[in-house]
Amino acid sequence: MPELVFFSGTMDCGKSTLALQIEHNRSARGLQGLIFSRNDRAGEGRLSSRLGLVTESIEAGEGFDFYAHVVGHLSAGGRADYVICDEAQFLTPEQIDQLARIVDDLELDVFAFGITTDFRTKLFPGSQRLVELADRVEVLQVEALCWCGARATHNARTVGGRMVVEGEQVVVGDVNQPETVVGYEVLCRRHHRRRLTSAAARAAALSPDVLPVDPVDQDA
Ligand SMILES: Nc1ncnc2c1ncn2[C@@H]1O[C@H](COP(=O)(O)OP(=O)(O)O)[C@@H](O)[C@H]1O
Ligand SMILES: Cc1cn([C@H]2C[C@H](O)[C@@H](COP(=O)(O)O)O2)c(=O)[nH]c1=O
Repeated sequence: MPELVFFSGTMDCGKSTLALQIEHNRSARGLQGLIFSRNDRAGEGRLSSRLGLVTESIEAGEGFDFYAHVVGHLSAGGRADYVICDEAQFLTPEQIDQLARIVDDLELDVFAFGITTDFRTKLFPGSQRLVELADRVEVLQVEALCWCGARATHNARTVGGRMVVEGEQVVVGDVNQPETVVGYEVLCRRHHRRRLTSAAARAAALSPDVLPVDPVDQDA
């Protein structure tokens, strides 16, 4: 049975790498996929991984109709055995419905990749719809880690090096950026709640106020 699978995780956990591996393994066996992405950091019409791999993709902008595109492709004599869609968090709920229809009516596997929540820990509308509709939600096995060593489950946005919790939902960007640009850092929930990024934790560790001497302990 064809499936709609949502591969989900934080930023920088290997989603695009997995998308490229699925594409590689299937095309190596003679299958042909349609590859879509939206707002990839490498630019329009690209699906890129931090490991340096990149492939061409069809840019799925806001008004793009996935179902109509695939039907048009097949009607024109094109072949499609499966569909890959990266940065699926940026898609509209209607576009996710179109992906589900590709699975049900055209009987193609659809593999969607994306982060679930934004920098405020709120669901992206596209990811919400994927959680609602997907046959399977797969959390990636290679865990991204918070600076404390715990599993990273949340995405933080930094502006001028400081974590922010207000702003536009969509700002294309990357982890490990200089303080001068908007950046992202993956954190465990505990440190996301406390707004404690690695830089803030380093600063706190250097501050004399961090470990106040407890007078009770001193007397003990
Ligand atoms: N220099 C490196 N050596 C080994 N692995 C790396 C290196 N740089 C990045 N990675 C791996 O690539 C992952 C990011 O992959 P990517 O597909 O770009 O993530 P995502 O699409 O989830 O944001 C990192 O979590 C890490 O496992
Ligand atoms: C948390 C968060 C992220 N984004 C953007 C930043 C990146 O361009 C992508 C995620 O890409 P990745 O391949 O998973 O690293 O999403 C955003 O626009 N808003 C956010 O809140």
